[in-house]
Amino acid sequence: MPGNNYNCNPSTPRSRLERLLRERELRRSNRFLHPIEDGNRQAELLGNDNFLTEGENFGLSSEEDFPEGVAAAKAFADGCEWKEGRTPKQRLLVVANRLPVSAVRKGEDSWQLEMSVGGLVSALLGVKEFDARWIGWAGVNVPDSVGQKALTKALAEKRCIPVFLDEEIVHQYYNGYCNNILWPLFHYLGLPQEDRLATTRSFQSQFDAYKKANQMFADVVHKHYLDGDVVWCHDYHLMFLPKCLKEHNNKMKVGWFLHTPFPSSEIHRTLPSRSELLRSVLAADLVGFHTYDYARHFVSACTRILGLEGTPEGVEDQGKLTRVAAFPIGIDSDRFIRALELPQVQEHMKELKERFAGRKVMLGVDRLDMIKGIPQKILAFEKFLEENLNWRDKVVLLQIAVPTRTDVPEYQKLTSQVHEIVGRINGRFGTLTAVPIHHLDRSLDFHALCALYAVTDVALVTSLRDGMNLVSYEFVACQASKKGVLILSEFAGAAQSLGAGAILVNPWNVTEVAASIGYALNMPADEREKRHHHNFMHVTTHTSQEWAATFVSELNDTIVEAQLRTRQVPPLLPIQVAVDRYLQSSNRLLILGFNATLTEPKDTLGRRGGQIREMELKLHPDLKEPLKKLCDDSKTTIVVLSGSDRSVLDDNFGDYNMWLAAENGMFLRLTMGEWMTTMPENLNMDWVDSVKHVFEYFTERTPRSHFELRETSLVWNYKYADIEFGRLQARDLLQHLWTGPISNASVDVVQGGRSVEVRAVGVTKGAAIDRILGEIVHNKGMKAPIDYVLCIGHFLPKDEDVYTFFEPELPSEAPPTVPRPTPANPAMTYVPRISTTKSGSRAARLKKQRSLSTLEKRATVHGIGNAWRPTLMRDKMSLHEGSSVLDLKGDNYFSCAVGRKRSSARYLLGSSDDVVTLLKALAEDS
Ligand SMILES: O=P(O)(O)OC[C@H]1O[C@H](O[C@H]2O[C@H](CO)[C@@H](O)[C@H](O)[C@H]2O)[C@H](O)[C@@H](O)[C@@H]1O
Ligand SMILES: O=c1ccn([C@@H]2O[C@H](COP(=O)(O)OP(=O)(O)O)[C@@H](O)[C@H]2O)c(=O)[nH]1
Repeated sequence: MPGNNYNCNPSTPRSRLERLLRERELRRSNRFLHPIEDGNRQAELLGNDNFLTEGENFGLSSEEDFPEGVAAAKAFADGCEWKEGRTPKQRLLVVANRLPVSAVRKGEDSWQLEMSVGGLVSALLGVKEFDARWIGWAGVNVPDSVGQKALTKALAEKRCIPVFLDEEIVHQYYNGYCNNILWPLFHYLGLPQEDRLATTRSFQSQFDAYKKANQMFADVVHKHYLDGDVVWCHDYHLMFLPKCLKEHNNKMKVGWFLHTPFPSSEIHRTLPSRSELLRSVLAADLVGFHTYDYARHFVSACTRILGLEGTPEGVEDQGKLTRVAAFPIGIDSDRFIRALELPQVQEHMKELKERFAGRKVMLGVDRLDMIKGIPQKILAFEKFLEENLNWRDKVVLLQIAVPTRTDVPEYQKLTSQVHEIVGRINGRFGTLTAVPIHHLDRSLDFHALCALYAVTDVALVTSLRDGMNLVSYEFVACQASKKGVLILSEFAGAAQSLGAGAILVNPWNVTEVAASIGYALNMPADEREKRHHHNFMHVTTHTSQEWAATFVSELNDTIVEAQLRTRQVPPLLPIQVAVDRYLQSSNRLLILGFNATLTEPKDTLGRRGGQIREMELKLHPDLKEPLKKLCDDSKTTIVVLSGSDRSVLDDNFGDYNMWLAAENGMFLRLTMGEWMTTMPENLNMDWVDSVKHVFEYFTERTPRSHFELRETSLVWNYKYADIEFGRLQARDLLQHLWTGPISNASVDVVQGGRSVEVRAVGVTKGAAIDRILGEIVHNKGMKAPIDYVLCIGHFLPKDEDVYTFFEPELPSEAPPTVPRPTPANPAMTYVPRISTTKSGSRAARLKKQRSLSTLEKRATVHGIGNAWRPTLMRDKMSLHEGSSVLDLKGDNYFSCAVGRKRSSARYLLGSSDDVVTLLKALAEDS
């Protein structure tokens, strides 16, 4: 793939892990050989930002230059930016709601840029290994084109590209859907409830604005995207973006990372647009979260709400895998450690030490957000002062509360609430000269913040929920000499990485937090050192650079992996070729599965169809006519081969002139005749009763599961049960079976996606087809060999032997030439999957061996009850002895798996709707 840094090296190691390890080694040695020059740092924006350094290779110094930059990059053709003596830099488009700078208008065409505050910005500023551009909103409404042009130019110098959102969109999308709906919900604060009706009414318009805004971000990405770029979408503001991007260009490498928690699926399922959002995110190639818990919740939501398959690697939908993993963010720790040496920071520290001499300093740094638990923190501090008189004039709490999302009413309320509490406590415990709480309603610059972190004795992070919380990391990075204590909420993502060194607290438990404050202030030096050391090691090794590099590297690898998987996937059935060959043949055999092949797709039934309608298998209404026509064609023989029992097939197909093969082919009847059995005579079914008891036991204990008792098998199905519980129960059930009822029985256990089936050994569709074929040939008194076979089904892997049954009839020549696939006609894909060289000719020899006499010897077909009749096939055959029953001319065999991605069939079809298209075409053209 052009422009893929990862693919620039032709020798791709075999396994995913090997590839990722090699990538990691390369990154490390590269960093060792080419550390970021100090010179670069001089050019940092606002004194601390390398990410925003002016573009080196593309001369990105103004908006006008940008198109030429794009052209120059295109000339590289592969999208990798090379620097002499260095490995190529991956081009990266970072797309986040907020740009790292916010714009303030100073005149008609002049702008001032200020650093944005927030963890996302802080972390991404530390990312230096990429040739990156940042696409986002500058936090300001710019209605006029003069202003837009000037701002675009100013931002281009910082490698930023603006998305212009008007006031109404910002109101509905940012203040409304993002910060009033998704933000509280993802932090377990629920959906807004104050005015339920108003909320419900405005919900739809806010969601529409959300989608519209995401599309606007996508449009800007499309404008600046070059082949091979990695597009990295960030956060809950842009959950719709992966879908918009992929719909425009399916080849785009798209990653999505969530900076907030992803809540339990039980919380997510309350969101009216829950499914749409999940599906949009799943369009990405890689989805990342801060912690394994958030990733697990996301996968759970996809399985429980969307009914998709969750695997250890991610979420699978029709064979398409979206990789899901945890990538805990970090900070640029060096930047903080180095800053402490700067004279201005030293100066700040000196001032602070003097100002608070004789008192221990406690620190809180948060955006003024309800998730940060600021009122709870202050109340805990009050309790501590209440209970510890001796500390009252010896400790001070400095609380930096950065105003945020000030247009959202909830945030306005919080501001007054915090002011009220702080005022009350200072009134209660303050003196004429000192107050216990210093509360600041504004942000600090980087140097002031570093100084504050360095002089602090105890940092207090009491988030009620927090994606990660970088303040805790920054505090640790600045504590090399003081070795202060971190009190950290167990509900912050950071608790999973800094939990060993911090004092973990439940922020809702004011008593516990107050006690922890006492413990921290009195902690002996050696314990403080040990705790600090642990956290310092973590913070300095798990940096934001490492975080971004790992994510991008995994994203690149996900693409490689997807390409490898695609190669193993059979091509789509070339319908026209299958129809043409059908028309050219004179003795055709059509073997059709029933469930999910000839039934209506589940989606069509919709939610209202429900379990009851789905469980009752019904022939797809659109198939009735074509099927009738095909059955009445004397050159065509149709067999419906199903796992269902006889009554189900009787009900659905009794009126057609065809063969019915029930219970995986163990029972057979021509619709004009009676049921007979093809079961091997010595089939042992003694195990049935004991297995039945186990199945009954688990059915009773697994709501919405059911089991079917057939004559040759038992199936326990948990398709409609809670998927995770169903899986656990299935594991338990299997254990019971293996150690008990079937430990010595000759049975096969067949595990489906959401079912467990126990069958007598040898019961498979492939084993049955041999006997069925014998009976058909005999019954029809066939004179000419079968010269066309179409075998279609949504079969379990165990039953896929029916596809391979016909495979000895391999083509001895090259497969037919079929038009190459085009975007307009992807269904015309034809990839020869069968070798036509040596094995082909061997197969051709084998073909001779599948003669009638072989079939006759195998076939033992007997009727049921009174109709039992042993058949001596040899006597009844009308074909010449030894001549072949099958003469598929190499290419007249079409095996096709429906609704599966991996199969031993030659081809695939998406769903039973495609089967309708195919059978209609066969019926109409014949
Ligand atoms: O852009 P704003 O609406 O002003 O909000 C600022 C940011 O807040 C959130 O930050 C999160 O990201 C941090 C880094 O991953 C993480 O440590 C923290 O726990 C999160 O709350 C938000 O997710 C960002 O999008 C905002 O930019
Ligand atoms: O006055 C301030 C207060 C905070 N921050 C930064 O804001 C970020 C807050 O990130 P965190 O992950 O803790 O929470 P978020 O605000 O993203 O939810 C940190 O990098 C702080 O350094 C800042 O630059 N100036």
